[in-house]
This record gives sequence, structure tokens and C-alpha cells, in this order.
Amino acid sequence: MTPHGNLATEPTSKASRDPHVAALRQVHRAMAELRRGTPVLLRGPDACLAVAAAETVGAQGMAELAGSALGAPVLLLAPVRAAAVLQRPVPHAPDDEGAVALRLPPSLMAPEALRSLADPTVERILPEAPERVSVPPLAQAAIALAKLGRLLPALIAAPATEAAAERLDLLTVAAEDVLAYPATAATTLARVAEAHVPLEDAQDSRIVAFRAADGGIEHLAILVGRPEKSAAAGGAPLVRAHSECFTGDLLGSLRCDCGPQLRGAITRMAQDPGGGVLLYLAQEGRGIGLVNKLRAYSLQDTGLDTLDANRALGYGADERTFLVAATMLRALGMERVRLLTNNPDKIAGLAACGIEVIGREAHAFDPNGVNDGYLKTKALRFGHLLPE
Ligand SMILES: Nc1nc2c(ncn2[C@@H]2O[C@H](COP(=O)(O)OP(=O)(O)OP(=O)(O)O)[C@@H](O)[C@H]2O)c(=O)[nH]1
Ligand SMILES: [Zn+2]
Repeated sequence: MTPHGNLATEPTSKASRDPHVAALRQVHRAMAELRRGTPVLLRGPDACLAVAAAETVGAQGMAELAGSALGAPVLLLAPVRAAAVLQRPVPHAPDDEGAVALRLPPSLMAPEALRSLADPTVERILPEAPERVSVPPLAQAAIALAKLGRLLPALIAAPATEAAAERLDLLTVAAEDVLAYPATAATTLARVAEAHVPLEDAQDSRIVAFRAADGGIEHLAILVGRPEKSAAAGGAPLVRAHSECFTGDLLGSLRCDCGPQLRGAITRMAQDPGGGVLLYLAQEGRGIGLVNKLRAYSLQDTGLDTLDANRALGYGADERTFLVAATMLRALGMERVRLLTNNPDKIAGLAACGIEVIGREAHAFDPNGVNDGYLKTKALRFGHLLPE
């Protein structure tokens, strides 16, 4: 509210009238609410669902959820996590919205118990088995919202009304806007800053920052040499779409190959007459976020590989959208590229977003004695094109 009235009904700028921007803003707010343990209301065409993240909800959030609920809350879990909690296979039902709903005994309806049900890295013997019940409408959007917030995809959920949510001052967000968010956010990426940053391995480098209209973390393009010139002259510059890896890129972790891939790509672009572009994408852990990647690592230390560890958390093997990279390349005027990668999904993903990948350049580094299993899994289970 302002002294001039309600911004929702009296837009003061073009941006606040744009339905895409309004949707992005609301979804981003909803993510932040879940992250701090506050419930939000998902609005669908026929029903509403109040949800709170099992990982963050506290006593107040539980009380607010109960206060807005029309029925008993259930726990929504991704099917793999539900199977682990129930200690039996969970057959797929056609209308399950990619989630399993469990009715919890009162002993498990408390924040600490919910956290342990959500998190496979926490060992817990259940006093009573939860009962599988039918999945409420909008469960898929609920799981998607938790994932967007880089939380464990596990939510406590109950049918609710908009009036009750308003009375409790809970944020309401359209389920369809949650599902559309990754694509909508990617298409609003715009250049916001640019600077010359000489690098150890490439003196003639510039960084261009891109921001989406949601207020999320910026993605960066590192331009080495003059790739725009090469593109404008009909060439296809070297491009690497590099998902950020705090542990590998910054700390030199030996668990993965990201550090050598990052520095190696920049060195290679510096040597290429056409230069190159390294997209440094805010998609840590293949899109699951750093905290979940650390959880995945701890599961890998118990014997799971990188793919099964992601699934045990309730995430997919790869949660990235390549539309981010494609939008940045288009904004830079580079729609024909040679891609530095071993990952065929990246080639297909960029091609599906309208980028012409005219060639692939292998980008493999020798195992280091720690990441050998990780590299093997990439070849065997992700189909990466790695040398024998
Ligand atoms: N979830 C998860 N992410 C990881 C793990 N190890 C590395 N990553 C992340 O994976 C991303 C890099 O993806 P990779 O699959 O190694 O490589 P790629 O970029 O898809 O393929 P290339 O182009 O061939 O390198 C970075 O964001 C890393 O943080 C892991 O064990 N689990
Ligand atoms: Zn890494």
C-alpha cells in the first residue's frame, strides 16, 4: 500500500502492469515464504491448497496452516522419497501429480519429525507407518514451488480457501504461474551490467551480467576475445554453458571436474582466433542448489551415485532449463555456436531453444583419483561422451 492506494489496482509503471512480471514476482515471493517456514496458498482453477515446506516449517507455520485448512493436512513427497519412508515400492497412479500424499499420525505432525521425513540424510525409525492417501489437486505445483526455492520437495499441505488465507495474511500464488516460472523467468533475462575484467588465462575478457524480472540471482556471460565479431561475420564461436559449482569452481573440490572445465574452457577460448563465450549459469548442482548438492554428497558417501542421490532427495537427475543459456546467447547475437561439452542433453536442449549447434568440442579432463566414479557415472548413466 502507498498513500496513493493499492498498487495492485493502480499500476504506476508499465512493469507492474505486465502480467508476466506480476506472476514472476508473486512466485518469487512465495518461494521466499516457504524458505522462511511460512505457508502459502496455491490457487488452482477449482481448488486451493495451503502448503508449507517440511524442511522449514516451525510451530507458527504449522498453526497458520491448520488455521487456514478445510481438512486434515497431508505430507506430500516425491515418489522416490515416499517409497523410502514407507519402505516399500510406491506404484505410480495416473492422476498422482508426480507426488505421493501420506496421512501422518499425530506423533509425526511436528516440525522436527517433518524435517526428518523430508530429508533422507536424517536417519529415523518411524513409531507408526504413515498411511498413503489420495493426492490433493495442485500437489505438482507444490512440489515445483519447493524445488524452485531449492528446498527438499516435501510439503505439508491442506485444502484451504482464499478467504481463510487472507485472514491469516498468507500469500496466494497461482499454481499455473509456479509451473510456468522457469520458462517465463528465462525469457525476461536482460543485460544489466558489463565490464572489462582481464583474467589470468585470458587478458581480453569482459563480463556481461543478465538479470531476470523475478529478482533472482544473475547469470553471467564471460566474453573472451571478440566472439561477437566472429558471429557477425557468420562464424560460430566457441561456447561453454557452465553451471556454477561453488565447491569445484571456487574451492577446487576434487569430487567433480568443474574447476578444470571452467579454467580449461577460458584458456581454450583465449587460444581460439574467434574467441568464445562462457555462460556462467546460476544453476548450482544441476539446478538443485548448493545445500541439496551437499546433501547429495553425503548420500553419495553412503554408496549412492550422483543420479540416485538426486532422486533420493526427490529431485530429478538434472533440473536445469537450457532456455536460460539460449536466451543469453540470443541477446549476445550468437545463435550459431560450437559447444564445448560432453553432455548430449545440452546440445539437444539448446537446439530445442533455437540455438544452432554446428559442432561439439570435447571437454574432458583426466580423473583425479577422487572423481573417477563421478566421471564413470556421467558416462554410464547420463550418456556423457567421455573418452574410454
Ligand atoms: N546434484 C549434483 N550436482 C553435481 C554433482 N557434482 C557436480 N554437480 C553439479 O553439476 C553441474 C555440472 O554439470 P555436469 O553434469 O558435470 O556437466 P555438464 O555441465 O552437464 O556437462 P559438460 O558440459 O559435459 O561438462 C555443476 O552445477 C555442479 O555443481 C553431484 O554429485 N550432484
Ligand atoms: Zn562441480
